[in-house]
Amino acid sequence: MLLEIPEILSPQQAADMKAALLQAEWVDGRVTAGHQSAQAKQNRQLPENSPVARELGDMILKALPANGLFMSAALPQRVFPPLFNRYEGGEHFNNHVDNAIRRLPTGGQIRTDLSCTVFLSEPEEYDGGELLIDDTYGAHSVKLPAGSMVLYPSTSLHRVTPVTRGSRVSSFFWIQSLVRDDGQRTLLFDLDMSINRLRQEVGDHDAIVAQTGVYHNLLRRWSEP
Ligand SMILES: O=C(O)CCC(=O)C(=O)O
Ligand SMILES: [Fe+2]
Repeated sequence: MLLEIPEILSPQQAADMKAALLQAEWVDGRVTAGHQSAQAKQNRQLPENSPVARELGDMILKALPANGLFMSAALPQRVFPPLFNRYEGGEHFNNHVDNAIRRLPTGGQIRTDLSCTVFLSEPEEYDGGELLIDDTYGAHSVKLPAGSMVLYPSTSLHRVTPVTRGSRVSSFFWIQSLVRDDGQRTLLFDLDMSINRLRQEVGDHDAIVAQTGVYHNLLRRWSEP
């Protein structure tokens, strides 16, 4: 499932982050790329351990659990400390699939079930820079307002088209979900959204209690420790 989540950061938070990032020291984006994606990647990145990356990354990590849509869709188990990238002057990222396993800077590792981009530049500030994500129905073009994020299965082939005017700054990272399978996770999300709507429209009802039970029993069955 590909999901756009509006305002994971407030417009002010996103603008402050972008301003701080534009002052920071950037390095060649290939520092975190695997062998194939190093050939596809032409952009810049903040070093993983840069103090600015860690400070802004922590702000994003704090915003995620406060967003019900994100929590329901991602069912996060572990979140990679957010990284930051920047594309200008024709920089781009050709077709690739993200590495399945990534080493955490703090030790240990994470299986990448979901990939995400938090947009920090407003769409009208740059030309190009669309994130194109393939699924079985074709390619989806994503270019969101600053502060909004897209969540998509890490199994997807994706690319970022050349930025031909202005600057595209964003945060990107990966999530290991409690539910590894995208199909199962999508069913849980759909069920959760539908239960929430019913609860709002109908209020208390035995059938809603029963459906909530089904949700939790499916989650119990499908989640991994
Ligand atoms: O810049 C983006 O939106 C995506 C970056 C990306 O695909 C990656 O770093 O693997
Ligand atoms: Fe990627």
